[in-house]
Amino acid sequence: MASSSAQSPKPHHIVAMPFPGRGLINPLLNLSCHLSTHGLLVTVVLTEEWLGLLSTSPTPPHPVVQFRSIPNVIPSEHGRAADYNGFLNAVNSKLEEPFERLLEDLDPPPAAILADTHLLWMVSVGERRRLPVYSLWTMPAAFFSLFYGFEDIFGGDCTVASEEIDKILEQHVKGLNLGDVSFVICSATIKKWVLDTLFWARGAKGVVFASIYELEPHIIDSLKSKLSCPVYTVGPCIPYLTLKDKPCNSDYMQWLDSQPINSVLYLSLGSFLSVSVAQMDEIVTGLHESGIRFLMVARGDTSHVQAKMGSTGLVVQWCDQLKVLCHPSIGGFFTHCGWNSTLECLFAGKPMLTFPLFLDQPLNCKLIANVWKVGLNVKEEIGDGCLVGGKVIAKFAKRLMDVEGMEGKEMRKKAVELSEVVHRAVEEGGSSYCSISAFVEDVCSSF
Ligand SMILES: O=c1ccn([C@@H]2O[C@H](COP(=O)(O)OP(=O)(O)O[C@H]3O[C@H](CO)[C@@H](O)[C@H](O)[C@H]3O)[C@@H](O)[C@H]2O)c(=O)[nH]1
Repeated sequence: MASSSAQSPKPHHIVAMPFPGRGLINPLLNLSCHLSTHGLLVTVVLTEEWLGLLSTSPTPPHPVVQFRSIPNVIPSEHGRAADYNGFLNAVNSKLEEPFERLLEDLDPPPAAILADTHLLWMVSVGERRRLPVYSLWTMPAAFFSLFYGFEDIFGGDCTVASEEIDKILEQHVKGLNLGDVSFVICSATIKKWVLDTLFWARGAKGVVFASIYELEPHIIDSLKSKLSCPVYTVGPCIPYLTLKDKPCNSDYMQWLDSQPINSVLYLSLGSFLSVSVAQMDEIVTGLHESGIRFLMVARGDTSHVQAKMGSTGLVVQWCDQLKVLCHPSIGGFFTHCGWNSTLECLFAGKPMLTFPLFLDQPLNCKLIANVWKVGLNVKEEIGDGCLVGGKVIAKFAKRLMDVEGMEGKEMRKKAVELSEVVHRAVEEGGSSYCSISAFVEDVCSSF
């Protein structure tokens, strides 16, 4: 008798590769899980270092996807921020060859590639291997759109007058100004990287946004008319599929269980860059002064932070962030506005205190505070690049966590409404659900 595996047809296979950084790997992994549940076989390719980091992580990826690794041909994750330009150069020049070699070994052979938009060389690999390449953008569509229209907004070499630019930026995202994008346009390397990225995205079979149509409808409609390929909005690419399966027995979850509802401010400033020691001191002093309970993620030696904040706060090196944000004791999120953190908080329906650091984060902050109105911008009065003092931090923390005040109530109401929008998008028939189905259909039709 033939075995059941011999009878069943081989599943459609897609090979996926993220940009090597936590905030870009997580969404690709989460999307891969969704693609698997929609019937695709997904192989995720990582460097050996990242495969090791994920398998020993407190929140390892869901086992529905399969992994393959390539050698550690790029600088280590530990310390990549110290020479970011060198890191980008290595990603651009060293990963292509081992990835292409690995493609030859995959069985069944893949019918398509899903790659982070920042892997500039992937479209050439696709052309050589006659494989369609789908480009995954893990930041908001508004950031893509801003730099996709770079020439229109900034002129060829940033010659447009700054007041003119501010006007155009304001139309793009309410309150966005030149200062919010200066990190990109003032660094020749970063600017080139972003523009090259979007240039290569033009060669993709489709662009997949880790966003939700309802969050950025005008931007996405406009991109659909500008891009000559299909556009998919599949977000939030966060681990909501496994949210209920995970155990809650960690110390911080037990600590949260013992706190009153809506009383704890959760603080995390992302997985990559962080603030200076002086700024972290001001944040801890401010939170301590505010008297608000808080749970803080801080890397490295945290003993001085723990000592300074007394008994109102708890410091952890890492936590299951989505689970934490969904805990009823959490009343707000002090965030650097990474796109994953932003979407996780919207999913959880909590308001945010925004403290953007670089790249898309200032734009995300404007979406949170000005467009969706589910947060307060801590840097609103001080501006970027300056030390934000403890008193300012304390004032904002109290405003955000004041659940009885008009402002706090209004933000909470909006946050709950947006959370419903996000939940609806991923339900059967919702915008992201349908977009994932359309993407899978498109991939299957390439066979
Ligand atoms: O204790 C922690 C801290 C973080 N996370 C997770 O780490 C990820 C962090 O991602 P994100 O919030 O997007 O921050 P970054 O790691 O800084 O993300 C980079 O990538 C994002 C997506 O491209 C960009 O929006 C950011 O600007 C860029 O810094 C999220 O999934 C979090 O859930 C945890 O699970 N536990």
